[in-house]
Amino acid sequence: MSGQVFTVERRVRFADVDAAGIVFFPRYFEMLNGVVEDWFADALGVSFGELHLQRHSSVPTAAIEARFAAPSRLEDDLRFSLTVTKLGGASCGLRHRIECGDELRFEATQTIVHVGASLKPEPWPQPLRERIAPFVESPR
Ligand SMILES: CC(C)(COP(=O)(O)OP(=O)(O)OC[C@H]1O[C@@H](n2cnc3c(N)ncnc32)[C@H](O)[C@@H]1OP(=O)(O)O)[C@@H](O)C(=O)NCCC(=O)NCCSC(=O)c1ccc(O)cc1
Repeated sequence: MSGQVFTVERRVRFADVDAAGIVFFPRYFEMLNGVVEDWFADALGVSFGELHLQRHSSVPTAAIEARFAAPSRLEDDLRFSLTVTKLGGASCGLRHRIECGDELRFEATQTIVHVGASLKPEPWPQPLRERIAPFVESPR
């Protein structure tokens, strides 16, 4: 896989784990949304605040498929990576991986869709499209 990779590191917090001492599975989805939020702000140049509150746009998830490969525990240092599998007209396919050291903990593919104030799909604005494009995976 080539193309740019967006990475974020995050420690597993007390509020992330359940009574079994491992990350409760919905928490991974909240963490993924945090990664997408950071990607928009830090790499695409539009914070979620600006996107939602000023542009009245948003990027709801249309589909997500996840695999929980190994448990994560309190104070594990997780590394999140995001790449783009496909940049469509209004959609964008994302690939997420979460690793701890060399161990894969979680992976997912997610489709987000750019929508306007009416919550109907709208084509990606050209400046955003240009910022997303470098993250598209190219064939090996
Ligand atoms: C996502 C939708 C707006 C898409 O509208 P539809 O009318 O179904 O889409 P269309 O058929 O016109 O297709 C539009 C594009 O989406 C793609 N699409 C639509 N559905 C799918 C699925 N299931 N898989 C893959 N791609 C899809 C489709 O291929 C089109 O791609 P392009 O050709 O690249 O443009 C609508 O299905 C919807 O509102 N679904 C519910 C969304 C939802 O509630 N998600 C969960 C919570 S949202 C959330 O957490 C959030 C996070 C961050 C935010 O900024 C906002 C919200």
